[in-house]
This record gives sequence, structure tokens and C-alpha cells, in this order.
Amino acid sequence: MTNEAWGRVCETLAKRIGINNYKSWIEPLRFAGLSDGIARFEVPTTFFGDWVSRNYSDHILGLLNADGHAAGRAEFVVPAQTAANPQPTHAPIAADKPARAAKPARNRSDEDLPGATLDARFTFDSFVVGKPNELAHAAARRVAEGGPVSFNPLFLYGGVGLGKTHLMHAIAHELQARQPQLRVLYLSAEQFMYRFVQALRDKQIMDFKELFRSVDVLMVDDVQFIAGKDSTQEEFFHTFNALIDQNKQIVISADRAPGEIKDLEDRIKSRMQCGLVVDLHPTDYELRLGILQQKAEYYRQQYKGLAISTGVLEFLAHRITTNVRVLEGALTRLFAFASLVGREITLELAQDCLADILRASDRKLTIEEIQRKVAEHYNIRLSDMIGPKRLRNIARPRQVAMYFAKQLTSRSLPEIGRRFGGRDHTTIMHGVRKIEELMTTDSQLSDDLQLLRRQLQA
Ligand SMILES: Nc1ncnc2c1ncn2[C@@H]1O[C@H](COP(=O)(O)OP(=O)(O)OP(=O)(O)O)[C@@H](O)[C@H]1O
Repeated sequence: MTNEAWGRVCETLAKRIGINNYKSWIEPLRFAGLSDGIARFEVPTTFFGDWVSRNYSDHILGLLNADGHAAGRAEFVVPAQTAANPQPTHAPIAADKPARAAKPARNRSDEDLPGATLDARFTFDSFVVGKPNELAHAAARRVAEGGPVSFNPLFLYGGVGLGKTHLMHAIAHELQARQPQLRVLYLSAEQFMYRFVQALRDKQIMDFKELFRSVDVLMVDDVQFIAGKDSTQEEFFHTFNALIDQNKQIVISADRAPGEIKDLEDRIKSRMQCGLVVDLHPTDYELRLGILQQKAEYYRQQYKGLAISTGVLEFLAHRITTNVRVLEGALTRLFAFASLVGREITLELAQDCLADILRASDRKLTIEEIQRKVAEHYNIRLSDMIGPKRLRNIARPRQVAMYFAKQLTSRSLPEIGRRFGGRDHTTIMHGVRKIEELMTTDSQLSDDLQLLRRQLQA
């Protein structure tokens, strides 16, 4: 999305909310981009962002969607150079639509903590549980009960937009409600690094250490961010150890399992594997439908009188299989659009209004993409995928690629054979069977397959 499009949204917004409100609250926003369904804005202060989030994010998201940009959430961030106080510098004031007040991750006893803002919507109540996420949900619930620490850390991982952040916020909300005296610190790994660098710059590293070691529960989101950042990793490792030694609960999230995070120090990987590592699997049809039903119910109340035909939610759950954020964005756009044109949400309207999202979801995985990804993963040449080499370190990845070609595309065995350098269909069948056999006994292979499947389906 361009600044020009944002300009169009601003024009309509000024008419809707009045020029005075517009000048006070919208003009100072700096549009910083829209990606993955998140519209990002820079704001002068945290208070300012909080206010805009609570009062105008619905308007902003509705207009962005009506202008053809799939935005399910707005984030208001104070840029580093303007943060002049102990507020979190990159603390997002999460403001998904439907937005309710965002709440800082603080309570009476942790005024001094540099945590990120919690999204009031991300609670256990609003989290829909299905087969793909039931284990992660159960583990998160257990931690949120705040009883004796039974596994430490809890490591949640999964692909983009599958609910990791939602579950972490839910844990923090629940802990704060049950035990307000607890010092719960939730922040992203990026914020951790920023705080650390700032402490180094201001020569306040001892304060930094003390602060992070004084919490009762530490929750770090997107920990893969610190991979390759040596000093931050070092500091994180010490903080981590100090808290574990004190039997303080740690919850961590990442986009992949600890062992799969490249450039993360081995000692950190192994520490993270000591607790409970749980995976949020890609959604299945039932879970997607459950989530859509829940969100649609909310929108029905928001947009009073707006009807939705039977079959529309089922259609969306069937067709949009990427991630929950895209699913939510689609529904937001659909309701915003239908309310603007004053029409019932029918299958036809959904197909029209969501044509781009549906097209993107339709994109078929090709055998070439599978070969490239698998070759990258095993660090072999792409040409070896179709070449004649029979060495184990080449032949096995080739069989893995054959396996995925069979599993994830609708190509027939002879077609797959042709794309693997003109091999016979029986060779492909043998390759697929070999992998199916090995995956039950070889845990390394089974991990590789899981990771690759997630990447290929992302
Ligand atoms: N099971 C669920 N029930 C209800 N809402 C969900 C569920 N899973 C995901 N969502 C919603 O999908 C959106 C994306 O979820 P979230 O931000 O937690 O994903 P994530 O896994 O942290 O993604 P990322 O990898 O981008 O950080 C949120 O609005 C969240 O509320």
C-alpha cells in the first residue's frame, strides 16, 4: 500500500471524524507500511498511540479495507529516536479490529518493567481450540494457572499467524488477574535487544540486569530475532539462566523449534529444549471455521443489521488456508465492504470483494519450489535433485522432495518422475515409500519433514 492510498483514507477520515479530531489525532500519524495484514504507524508518544488505537483504529481499518487493502490489525509504534522516557520504545499498541483497549503488561508491582503492551482481545476466552493447537493451549493454560513451575521454559512455536502471540498475551492476562502481585514481563526479542543496547549505550547495564532478574514471569516473543546477534544472545542466556535458577517461569515463542533456529548458540538451544516444547500446527478446516464463526459473531453485533448468507464462512474456511491473520483480514474487509455498500454478505459478494486474497490462496505449490526448498535445507545443489548421483547425502534429500511432491501437489507419479530428471514412476514410488518408512524410526528425518512441510505450506 502506498502513501497515496493512505492519503485517500485520510481524506475520508477527516470528513468522518471532523477536522479538529483529524488534526489532533490522525495528522500526526506517520504511515509506516502495511504487510501481513498489519498496518503500521509511527506515533509521537505511547499515550498518543494508545488513544488512537482505542478511538480510531476501527475507522482506520475499515477504510483501509474498503480501499482494497487487507488490514486486520493496526500497530502504533513510537520510533526509537523519539522515545524519551522509560516507555517501551517499540512496544506495539496492538489494535486489531475489533479493537478494545490495549492494556500495558503491567500491574501494581511492576510499574518499572519495560514490557510491551498487551492486547485486551487476546485472552483464553477468545482463543478457539482445535486439534492443531490443543496441546499448546493446554500448556499455556497450565502456565497461566500460576501453580508450581512444572516445565520451564514453555517454548511455543509455529508458523506465521497461528496464535503464538495470542496465547502469550492470554497467559499474561490470566496471571495478572489471578495474582496481581506477580511481576510479569512480556516483550518481543527485538525489544529485549533494544533495551540491552540502550543500557549499554547509557552505561546502565547493571540496572538492566537487575531489572530482568527481578521478574516472576518472563515472556519473550519471536526469540528467533536474536539469532546471530552475539552480545544480545549472551545477555539473554545469562538472564535466562538466572531466572531458571530462581525457579521463575519463562515462556518463549518462535517461528520454529529451538533446534531449527539458525545462528542461535547451541547452549541456548539446549537450554530451551529443557522445558516443554510445543508446536502450533497449521490450522485445519474445522479450526478455521470455528475462528470465523467467533469473529463473525462479533462483527454481527458491531455492524448491526448486516446479514451473512449461509455457506459464506464455510467457503472462506475452505478457500483461505494460509494463516489466521489473513482469514481475519478477509472477514474484516468483507464486513466493512458490505456495510459501506449496504448489502447482505453473499457468496457472490465475498468472491468479488476478496478476489485478490482468494487468488493468492489458490496459488499452487510447484514441484520446482519443493525441489528448491529441500535442496536449500540439505545444502545440496538444485541440479542434484534431477541429476543421477546416488550418494546417500544426495539421494535422501531427493527422496524427501519426491515425498513432498506426492503429498503436497496433485501431480501423478509419472509427472513427478518427469520433473525429477525423467525418472520412472516406480522410482518415485520407491522414494516416497522409503521416506514414509524412515520417518517413523528416524527422529531427525521426521523433524526435517515437519519443518519443511511448514515452510512449504506457509
Ligand atoms: N485459535 C485462535 N483463535 C482465535 N484467534 C486466533 C487463533 N489463532 C490465531 N488467532 C488470531 O490470529 C491473529 C494472528 O495471531 P498471532 O498474532 O497470535 O500469531 P503469531 O503466531 O504470533 O504470528 P507471528 O508469527 O506473525 O508473530 C490474531 O489476531 C489472533 O487473535
